[in-house]
Amino acid sequence: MPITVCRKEHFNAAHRLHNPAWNDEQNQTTFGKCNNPHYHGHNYELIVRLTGDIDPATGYVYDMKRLSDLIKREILDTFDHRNLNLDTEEFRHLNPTAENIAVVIWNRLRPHVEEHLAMSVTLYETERNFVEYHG
Ligand SMILES: Nc1nc2c(c(=O)[nH]1)N=C([C@H](O)[C@H](O)COP(=O)(O)OP(=O)(O)OP(=O)(O)O)CN2
Ligand SMILES: [Zn+2]
Repeated sequence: MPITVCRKEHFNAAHRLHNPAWNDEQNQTTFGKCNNPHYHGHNYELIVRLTGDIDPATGYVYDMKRLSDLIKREILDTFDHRNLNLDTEEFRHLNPTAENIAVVIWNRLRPHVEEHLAMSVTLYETERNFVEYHG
């Protein structure tokens, strides 16, 4: 019977939503205050979920300490307290929307989790705006 283990983390990051192929007016119309050329920050809340069967030997689907260490190494050490547009390779040429950040996070974690486990990522950009990605 599959069951889901979840780990919640948070990180702070600055970003600017911008499409370099558009002029200033198009960018402003589309992205509004998130197009501020001086950037702005969010307190991101990240939930990673792993779904699978319980290992009868351990009683675990996946060791949450191991999941915590993985998220710290692959996500927090890379994105926490960074300017996503300027400081990270991933978003140098990719608009750091909540959708794109969630997909990047999923892609960074997936190779490190056993294939028989299903993985999803929920990313809150604000208390009321969040995205989910299941791969
Ligand atoms: N599909 C998307 N839409 C929007 C994204 C996004 O990443 N994907 N991002 C933004 C802004 O960056 C930000 O999330 C919006 O901030 P804000 O309007 O302040 O949202 P709040 O929830 O804090 O405030 P409300 O007044 O409750 O909306 C915009 N759109
Ligand atoms: Zn924003």
